[in-house]
Amino acid sequence: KETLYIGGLFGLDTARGGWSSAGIIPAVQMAIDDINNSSECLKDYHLELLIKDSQCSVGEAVRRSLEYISYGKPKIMFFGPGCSKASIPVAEAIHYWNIVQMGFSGSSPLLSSKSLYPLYFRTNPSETFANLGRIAILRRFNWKRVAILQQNNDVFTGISNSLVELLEAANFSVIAYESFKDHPRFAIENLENKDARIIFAFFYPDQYYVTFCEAYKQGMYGPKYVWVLISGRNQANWWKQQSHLGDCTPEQVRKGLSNNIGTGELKLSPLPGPTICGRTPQELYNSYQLRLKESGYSENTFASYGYDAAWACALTLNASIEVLRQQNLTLSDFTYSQANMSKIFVEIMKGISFRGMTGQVKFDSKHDRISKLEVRQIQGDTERRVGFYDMETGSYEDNGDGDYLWDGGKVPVDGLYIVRKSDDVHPILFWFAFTTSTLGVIMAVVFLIFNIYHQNVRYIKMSSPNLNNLIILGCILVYVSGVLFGLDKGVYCTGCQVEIWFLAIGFSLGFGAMFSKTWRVHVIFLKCNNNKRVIIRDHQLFGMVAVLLLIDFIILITWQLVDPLTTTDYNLTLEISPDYDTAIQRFTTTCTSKHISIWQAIMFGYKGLLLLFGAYLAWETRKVHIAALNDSKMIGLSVYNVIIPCALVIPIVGLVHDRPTTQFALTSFLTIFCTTFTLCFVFVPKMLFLRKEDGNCIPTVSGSIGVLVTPTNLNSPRKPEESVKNAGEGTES
Ligand SMILES: NCCCC(=O)O
Repeated sequence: KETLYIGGLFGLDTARGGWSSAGIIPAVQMAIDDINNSSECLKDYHLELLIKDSQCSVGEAVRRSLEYISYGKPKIMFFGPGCSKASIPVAEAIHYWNIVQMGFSGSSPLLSSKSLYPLYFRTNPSETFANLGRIAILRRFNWKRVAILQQNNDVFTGISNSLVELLEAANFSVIAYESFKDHPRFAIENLENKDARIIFAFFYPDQYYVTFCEAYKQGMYGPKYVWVLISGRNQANWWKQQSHLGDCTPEQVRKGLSNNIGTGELKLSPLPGPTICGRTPQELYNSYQLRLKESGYSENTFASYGYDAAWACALTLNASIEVLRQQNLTLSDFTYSQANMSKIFVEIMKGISFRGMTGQVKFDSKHDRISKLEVRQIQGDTERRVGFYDMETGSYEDNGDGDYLWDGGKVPVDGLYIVRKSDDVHPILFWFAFTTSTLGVIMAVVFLIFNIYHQNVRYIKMSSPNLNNLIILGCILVYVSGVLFGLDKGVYCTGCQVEIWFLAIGFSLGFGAMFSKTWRVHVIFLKCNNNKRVIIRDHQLFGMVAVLLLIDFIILITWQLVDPLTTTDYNLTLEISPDYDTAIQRFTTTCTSKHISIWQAIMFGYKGLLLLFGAYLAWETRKVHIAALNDSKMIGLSVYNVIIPCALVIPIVGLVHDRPTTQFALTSFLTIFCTTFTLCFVFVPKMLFLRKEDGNCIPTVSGSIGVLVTPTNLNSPRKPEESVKNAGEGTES
C-alpha cells in the first residue's frame, strides 16, 4: 500500500491562551484506523496522520505548516488546526501550495469566505448558523434587546459582526457591544450601565472564569440576566476546575453565570442506524472514550466532527482515484504544484454525502457543514439539552432532556419594560376650570349684551362702550385660552399654538383697551395742569389697541414661521418595580418649540413692559375723578388686578413645569381671577348705576371725549355735568 500523508495541526499546548483541540486527536486517529481497515475506502493506500502542535496560535500554526510543506513527503491534505484563530492564516496561505484543508472545529464565520480560503472545508457548522440558532432562541423568549461581550480577536469579532448583521436585519436591537483584550472589568461595567440583560458572550474558555467572576463582583447576576454562551467549548463544571484563573470562589463564579443558555454543535448524530464505518454513533463514541483514556487528553465536543472530517477526506481521495486515473495520475503523484489535483478534490468534496458520527455529512456552497444545533443550559452543575435548532429548515423546537430553568422562577425580560403614562391635569381640576371659565364666558356675553343694548344711554356712552366691548372680547379669549392650556396635548395635538394666540390677543384686547382708557385719563390729567383743552377720540384708543395687536401678530407669526410650536412629551418621574422588570414613566405633553425660552422672553418682556406702563398710569391717575370718563377708577383697579397676580404667579408657573396639575391650577387661577374681576369691576357698577338711576341724565358724549380740566376739579368729587366742559365729537360745548 502506498502511504498518503495528512498534515494534522492541533492545539495541544494552550498555556498562552486559546482553545485546546487535543481531545479530538483520538477520534481522528480512530477514523484513520477505520479507514485503513476498510476494504472499500482507499484499499490500495495507507493513510497516515501526522501531528504538529499549532498551539491555537497564528505564529505556531504558520510555522508548523511551513515545516510540513518544506520537509518530508508531500502532505496530500491538511487537517485542522483546531481553533479558528490558527486556521485562518493557514487557510489563507496553503491554497498557494494547492493543499486542501479540512477543519473540524474552527467555527469562525470568516472561514466561510471562499475568495480568501478557497480550499478550506469543515465538518463543523460555522457560527453564522449558530447565530441563526441564537436568534431563534431570542424569538422563543421574545427578547428584543441584546448586548454582546466578546474577547478581542478576529474569531469572535467575526462571530459578533455576523450576529449584529443578522440581528439588525431581523429588527433586534443591540444595545451594547463591548469587547475586551485582557480583562472584562470595564466591558462588564459598561454593559451594566446600559442595562444589558441578555448578553451574548463570545470568548475562549480561559476567559470564562475571570468573566463570570467579574460579573459576580459587579452584581451582574441573578434573575435579571441571561448569558448566551457558545456551548460545548469548555469542560463540564469548568468553574470547579479553574479557580487559579481568578480571585473568586467557584461558587461565586457559578453565581455570576446565573441564568445561561448556549448553542452548541450536536455531539452525536440523532439519526438511527450505522455510520459509514458500520458502527453506530454511540458505539463510535464508546470507542472514542477508550482511546481518550489511553491518550490522557480531555474530552472534546468536536471529537465526532474530527472523526467525520477524516472520513470526508478519505472518501474524497477515494472518489478521486478514478478521475485521476483517467488523467494517468494516482494519488501518489500529488505534489504542491498539482493545482489540477486539488481542483478535483474540491469538486468531489463539494458533492460528497455520507452518514457520519455527527449525522449526514455534506457541505454547502461555502464548504460549510449544514447540521442541527443543540440548545443547552447549565442547570446547577449539569449541562442539559433544552432545545434543537435545525439549520436546514431554520426551525427551533423545545426538545431536550429537560425544561428551561430560570433563577427567580420566571423567564427573564430583556430590559426594563417601561409603560408610559400621561400625567395630565387632574380631571376634577380641569372640569372645575372649564365650568368656571364657561360661566365666566356666559357672564362676559351678558355684559356684552348689556353694553350693546345700552350703548346709547348717556352713562354707558361716556364710558366708551366700544372699548368696553374690546375688554369683553379680550376676556372671553383669555377664558378660552385658560381652558385650552389644560387640554390633553396628546389628543389635542394639532395647533397647540392656538392657546398662546388666544392668550396673547385676548390680553392685548382686554388689557390694551383698559390701558388706553387709563392713558386717556392720564393725558387729561397732565394737560389739565396747563389749562389746555384735550380732545382724545375713541378711534385713537382703538388705534393704540391695534398697534398692540400688530406687535402680537408680528411676534406670533415670526415665532410660528421660524420656530413652530409643536407638542412634545416631557418625561417626569420614573417609578421602577422592585424586580426591575417594569417601570412607569410619567410624562406630560407640552406645547413647545426649539427656542421656546427666547420666544417666552420676548412675549413676557413685551407684555411685562405693557403691564408696568399700565401700572404706572393707574398709579398716576389713582386720585383722578373725571365724571365724563366715569369708569376710570374701576379701570385703574382692574389694571392692578391684572398686574399683581401676574407678577406673583407667573414666576411660580415657570417653576412647576413638571407638575401639570399645579401649573394648570395656577394658570387657570390667573386667567379666571383676572378676567372675572376685570369684567366685574368694569361692568357691575354700570349695571348697578343704571338700575338705580336714569343713565340719560348724564351729559352725552358721542364717540369721543373732549375735556377741559382745571386743577381745581381734580381730587374733588363733582357732578359729572360740572366736570365735562366739552363733549361730542371733540367740539367744545
Ligand atoms: N469552535 C471551537 C473553537 C473555537 C474557534 O473556532 O476557534
